[in-house]
Amino acid sequence: MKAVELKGVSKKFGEINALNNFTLEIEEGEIMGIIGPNGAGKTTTIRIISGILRPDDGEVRVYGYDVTKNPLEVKKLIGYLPEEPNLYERFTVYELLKYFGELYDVDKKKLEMRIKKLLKLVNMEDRANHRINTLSKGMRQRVAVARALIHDPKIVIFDEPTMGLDPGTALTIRKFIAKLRGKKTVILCTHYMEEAEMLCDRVAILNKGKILDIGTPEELKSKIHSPIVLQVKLNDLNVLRNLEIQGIKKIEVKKHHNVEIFLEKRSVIPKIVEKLGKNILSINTKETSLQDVFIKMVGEDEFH
Ligand SMILES: Nc1ncnc2c1ncn2[C@@H]1O[C@H](COP(=O)(O)OP(=O)(O)OP(=O)(O)O)[C@@H](O)[C@H]1O
Repeated sequence: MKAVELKGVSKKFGEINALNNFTLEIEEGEIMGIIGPNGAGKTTTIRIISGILRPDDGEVRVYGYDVTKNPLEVKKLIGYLPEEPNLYERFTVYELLKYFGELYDVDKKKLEMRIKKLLKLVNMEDRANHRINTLSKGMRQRVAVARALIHDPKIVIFDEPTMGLDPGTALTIRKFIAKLRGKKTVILCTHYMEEAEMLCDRVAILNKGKILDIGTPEELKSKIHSPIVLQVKLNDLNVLRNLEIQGIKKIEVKKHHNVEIFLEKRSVIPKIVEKLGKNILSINTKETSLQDVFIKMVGEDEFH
């Protein structure tokens, strides 16, 4: 059985087609990334999956349950971390988790254990009795992650989980998501391409309410033909003057003695290395990233 199935789903807001005959299947245990520019329909998709929004058309199933017909069953199966979690400011961290646990009918004895375990997982044990309004943004986010998991859902949805967090906290959250692989089905909406590449088994690229492409990061990257670029850091840039080798398309000098050499084929690399010799401080090829795929498929958003 699929964890999530959307078939021919459409959603309009007035004249705006937020989702347009949208179809997506998510397998149990996979981390599915959803990427796309602002307004592509990512949040609309996850709100529809979690039953917060009703589609105008189409079918949405979560572990076989029709979301519109069995909203309560579906709510039990899903933990949702919204883009801007709204936490009850005057509650303590413990009170908040207890409140949501009770709301989801978590067994009383299990709930205490679960709160303890989650606080440990998100590294907030020492803040259990602190009020939400005294916490920093990163700490709130960690509490929101714990809240999303309080009822031990099969599916966890993260909408921009690391937005605005310092690099250390962002890494903690990413490592946490990585640990869910295989144990939970995860849907991750993100604007950070490295995050999607690092965490997701598959990625769907969304634009204007439609999926442009879907696949593993490797599959998506292999479809675009990026130039072969050799990145070299040189001791002395003068050595470039006698670098006349067939197969070099162009050379771009960047900051701090870094140089990018665009190649027709990889087989010229040894010749270049031989010519540059002891001047090479570091060398590597520039590999295609998910960001390249995104820009190629969706384009840059230019200011006019
Ligand atoms: N409640 C609403 N009322 C009216 N229009 C809406 C509503 N929610 C979303 N939209 C519109 O639907 C489209 C898709 O929005 P959505 O929030 O799903 O995009 P997104 O991909 O999550 O964008 P972002 O990356 O900016 O968060 C946008 O054009 C948005 O303005």
